[in-house]
Amino acid sequence: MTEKKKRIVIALGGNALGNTLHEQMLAVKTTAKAIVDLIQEGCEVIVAHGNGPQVGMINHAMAALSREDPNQPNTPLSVCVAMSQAYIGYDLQNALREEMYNRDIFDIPVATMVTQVRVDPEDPAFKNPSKPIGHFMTKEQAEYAAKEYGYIVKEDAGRGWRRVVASPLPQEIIEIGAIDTLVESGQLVIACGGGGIPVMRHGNHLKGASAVIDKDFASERLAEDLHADYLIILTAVEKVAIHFGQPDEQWLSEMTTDEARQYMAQNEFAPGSMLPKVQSAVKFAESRPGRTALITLLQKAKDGILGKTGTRIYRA
Ligand SMILES: Nc1ncnc2c1ncn2[C@@H]1O[C@H](COP(=O)(O)OP(=O)(O)O)[C@@H](O)[C@H]1O
Ligand SMILES: NC(=O)OP(=O)(O)O
Repeated sequence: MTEKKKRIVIALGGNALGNTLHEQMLAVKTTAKAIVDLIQEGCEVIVAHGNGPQVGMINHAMAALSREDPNQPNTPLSVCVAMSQAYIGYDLQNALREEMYNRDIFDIPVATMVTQVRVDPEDPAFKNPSKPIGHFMTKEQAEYAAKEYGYIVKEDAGRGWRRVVASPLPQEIIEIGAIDTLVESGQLVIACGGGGIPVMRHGNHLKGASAVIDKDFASERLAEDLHADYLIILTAVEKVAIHFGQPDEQWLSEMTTDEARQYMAQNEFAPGSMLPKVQSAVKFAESRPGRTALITLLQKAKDGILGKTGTRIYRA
């Protein structure tokens, strides 16, 4: 009897995609290698990804267009998320296809699903923009952007200034049925890009929301809905640390969900960066017995799934 494949939802972070068109084209090649490694390990993979730099860039470019042309109304953020899904999906699906062909894997089609995710119009996040998008700025550049474009700007975890937008929690993946059908038929699916296009339900109509959903939370929702065994969050650090950046920094190979909750209560994880990853990992690990989440470095995905590195989050 053949062993059932492990189903894995991967959440790709910023370093998997880069910050510019050129960086993205190069970064997706490394990203594709890490993903195809997992496929060769016998895993069934579904890919979700972020879009912070890209959606900021697209929205800013569209705003410049509408300033130049009075007939061109400003492009809603939801439409910019849709554009970012197509742009990133295009690069990622080509890189994945090419990497599989290079390894003589010809029987796994790749598909990018334009994915909408329902949010709650009453979500308090709409009143408290917190999701960093676009490029990093100096304080002076941020002040200029706030004055000139009306952007809300914030300092991002000691790394510089960024524009922030509302980031409501994902309530429902609208295209989950279509994604499930593609996955069940053996396709490699890219879905929930940029956290999904945020929409609000008005009867049968789905209305775009001015927001960017956190891809870690959307990936968790996707992993639960697809009955995945693993949620793997690939980012720029090999492990999660406590006392991060302090002299007594301690890298963790594993955490029970209870330990993770305790660390969260002690503010060990920065909001907007590591905190949503740990929150998503805990939610997934507690959603059904036997489910495990892993947070690790993109290039270490294979070692992570083999239990050699990363931070494993599980329910004791
Ligand atoms: N406790 C922590 N342990 C490890 N990394 C942390 C911690 N707190 C904050 N970080 C930072 O969070 C970053 C990952 O968040 P972020 O850059 O937003 O991820 P991504 O863009 O990959 O989704 C790490 O590269 C690290 O700089
Ligand atoms: N949508 C989102 O979470 O993007 P980043 O991962 O780039 O922040």
